[in-house]
Amino acid sequence: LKLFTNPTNLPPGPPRWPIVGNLLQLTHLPHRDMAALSRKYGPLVYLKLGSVDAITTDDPTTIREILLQQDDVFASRPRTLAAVHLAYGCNDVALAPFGPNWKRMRRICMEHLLTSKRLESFSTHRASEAQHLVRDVWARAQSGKAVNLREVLGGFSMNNVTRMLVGKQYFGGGSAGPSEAMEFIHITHELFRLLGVIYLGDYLPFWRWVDPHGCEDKMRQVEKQVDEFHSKIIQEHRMERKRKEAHGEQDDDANMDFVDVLLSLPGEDGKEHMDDAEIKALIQDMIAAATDTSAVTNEWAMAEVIKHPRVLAKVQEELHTVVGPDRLVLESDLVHLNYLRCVVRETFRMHPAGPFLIPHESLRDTKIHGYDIPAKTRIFINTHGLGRNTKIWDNVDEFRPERHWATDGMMNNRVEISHGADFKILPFSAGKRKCPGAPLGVTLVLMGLAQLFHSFDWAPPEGMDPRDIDTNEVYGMTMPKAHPLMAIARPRLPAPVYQSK
Ligand code: HEM
Repeated sequence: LKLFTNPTNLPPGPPRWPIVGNLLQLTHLPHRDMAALSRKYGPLVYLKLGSVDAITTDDPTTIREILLQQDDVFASRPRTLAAVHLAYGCNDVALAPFGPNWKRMRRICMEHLLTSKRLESFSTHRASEAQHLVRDVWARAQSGKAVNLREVLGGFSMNNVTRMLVGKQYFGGGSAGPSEAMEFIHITHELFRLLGVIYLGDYLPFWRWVDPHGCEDKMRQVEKQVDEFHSKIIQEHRMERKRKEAHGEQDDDANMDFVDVLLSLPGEDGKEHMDDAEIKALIQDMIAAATDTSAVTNEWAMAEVIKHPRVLAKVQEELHTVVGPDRLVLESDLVHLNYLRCVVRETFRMHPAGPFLIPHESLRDTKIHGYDIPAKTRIFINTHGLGRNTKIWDNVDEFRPERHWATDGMMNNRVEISHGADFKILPFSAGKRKCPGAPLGVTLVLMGLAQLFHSFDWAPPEGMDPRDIDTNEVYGMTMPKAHPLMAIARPRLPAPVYQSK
């Protein structure tokens, strides 16, 4: 439905140049640039990015309008070049435009992969990864040198996710081996880097012809590597299924990883199996969506807590009461750790996993607050800006978990880690495109943190004041700390607890 061919009442925004529009006003931290524009022009800002219409907001009411009231208008995604090359031609879930393909893939996720029953079936794996995490840090702590927490937390997330997806562990004892792990890490990092780039070819058609940095070539190269990696995994799973069939072994539902599950499902239009490309797109999405988000969040939370010894002491006091010194943390403890849950909410406020939601795109012309929003407008929901919006938060640069204690996030005596009714934080988004992996994401984050704060005391590297831990970020699809977090760990539980089975 086309209401306006020539919208006259666009939302306010900064003056723009011919051809490039507002592109040159964005720096290497576009979420901060856009937040500054929101402060200047109000809750809804219009930008022209090359040939693309865009809006940005950091305001709860406007966000609710976009994600809930007008969910059916704004539930699509732009077809960026990175999405085309790195998400199997946008035939995945996360980067797919709104339509029957996205609906089908999302349904497969919800009904077969991310169900509570399926997640429950991996709880033993998660417990063993949690134990592996503690032992890993314990071993590293023996030297008294600072531990690289980015490495440790990255391994924890990656192992949890790949065990569930492809049945393998990539780091530690019985892992798949260093060369396969390195290959996997390398392509995942490269993929993330490319997905995060604001690629000018998406905004200026002529740029694609020139491509001075060879960005599209690089995307094609990574696309090929990713595809080969997934082909190998699917091939291994098929061979294992054949072997089982030959021996008359049944598929045991409780032991199936995600690739097994997808190989067992029928395809579209009565086909016996899903296409390989569909399976690869889904697996790739899960790896990308699950690994970095939880690892980045854990690193930020550790950085803020170690920076604030007062908070660390309170977290440990709670762990002492709920868990006690004689055992490691169990998943069943996590609902009782309300102060730690506040720490995670506060981490999401200050350092959301991604500085923006994945860009949404409008399907047709519409209006917000009386302003014209043309079809195919790209929506930048500024979650980083939302958490630091001075109209809704006091002392925005202060890390203070207590501010979440009595919020509307409190339900059944449990601090909820989600947006709540007031939309003042938005860790997992809302509406049709909200994160389908939120329960798993929350578990991975809480488990990693609870385990590390319970088992160890933490301090910055020798000679550094906690207050000097830096909290600069870099922009990307996710928003990691600029420098890996290094900290000294001192075991605080009786020695046998670290060795117990
Ligand atoms: C702390 C961990 C996580 C955080 C903070 C997080 C956050 C998000 C956010 C903000 C979005 C974008 C929503 C939008 O554009 O409106 C998203 C999408 C998505 N997430 Fe997560 N996520 C996490 C973990 C996971 C996990 C563990 C999985 C699956 C195993 C997952 C699967 C997805 C998928 C498939 C989408 C795309 C949904 C769609 O476009 O329909 N996420 N997530």
